[in-house]
Amino acid sequence: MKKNIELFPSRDQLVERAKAIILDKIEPAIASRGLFSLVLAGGSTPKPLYEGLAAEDLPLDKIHIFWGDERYVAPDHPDSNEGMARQAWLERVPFPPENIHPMPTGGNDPLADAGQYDAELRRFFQVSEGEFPAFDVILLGMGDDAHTASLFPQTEALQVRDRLIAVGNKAGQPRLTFTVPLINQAECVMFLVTGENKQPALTQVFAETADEMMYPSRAIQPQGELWWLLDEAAGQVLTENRE
Ligand SMILES: O=C(O)[C@H](O)[C@@H](O)[C@H](O)[C@H](O)COP(=O)(O)O
Repeated sequence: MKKNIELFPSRDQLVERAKAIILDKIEPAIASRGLFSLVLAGGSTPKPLYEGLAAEDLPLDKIHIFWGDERYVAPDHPDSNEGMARQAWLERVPFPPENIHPMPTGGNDPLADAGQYDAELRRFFQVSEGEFPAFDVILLGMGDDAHTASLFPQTEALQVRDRLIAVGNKAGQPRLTFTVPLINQAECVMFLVTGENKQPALTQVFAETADEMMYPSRAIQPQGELWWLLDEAAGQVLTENRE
């Protein structure tokens, strides 16, 4: 794993950097694998990134979009991660519809829908049971409780190691989420973290020892690159600790 931590004075600069890293990876991925697979996150931080990507001239027919987690609501619900990304990016440019791979949330059965997305990913990447596909880039946010994707502290989903997709749980509400081993198989995982309220969680995530079940983002240790892009409000706590 190659780990990079970068701090930015503003969210806009953080977003520019994230965009530049993604843009750099598109052509090489297409040249070696024929496509670029990008996993989107929810939350407020990635939205301007999606708006920025909407303004770029990209080889859309070779880019495939997935989601790392989803609230169990319809895409037109204000809480939908899919809905947010569609409005900010995907509806603004002529993506081939078959390149967009939202998590299914319409079945009234989160476990069955998790299994369906698991199967869709296995089909898409042609991996069999027991294997994990390697996405080119997975974007992640982090909550102030150190959760990432829908891997919340002290939940079962955080312990799943034998599936690609699990049913997460936020205060009793089901979510669909990538599992730890699926995230960790990626070529590149990029955390986008902003806001002062993230400082206590970041301190624990970067501490030498702390409980992974309490601070789920600690479990993210991909085989490829790991980027932590932080604004100063969130990240200053790390520089203070180093001094
Ligand atoms: O689903 C949720 O509970 C949240 O949306 C969450 O997963 C989000 O990604 C992080 O809390 C970071 O959010 P911000 O980017 O808005 O800080």
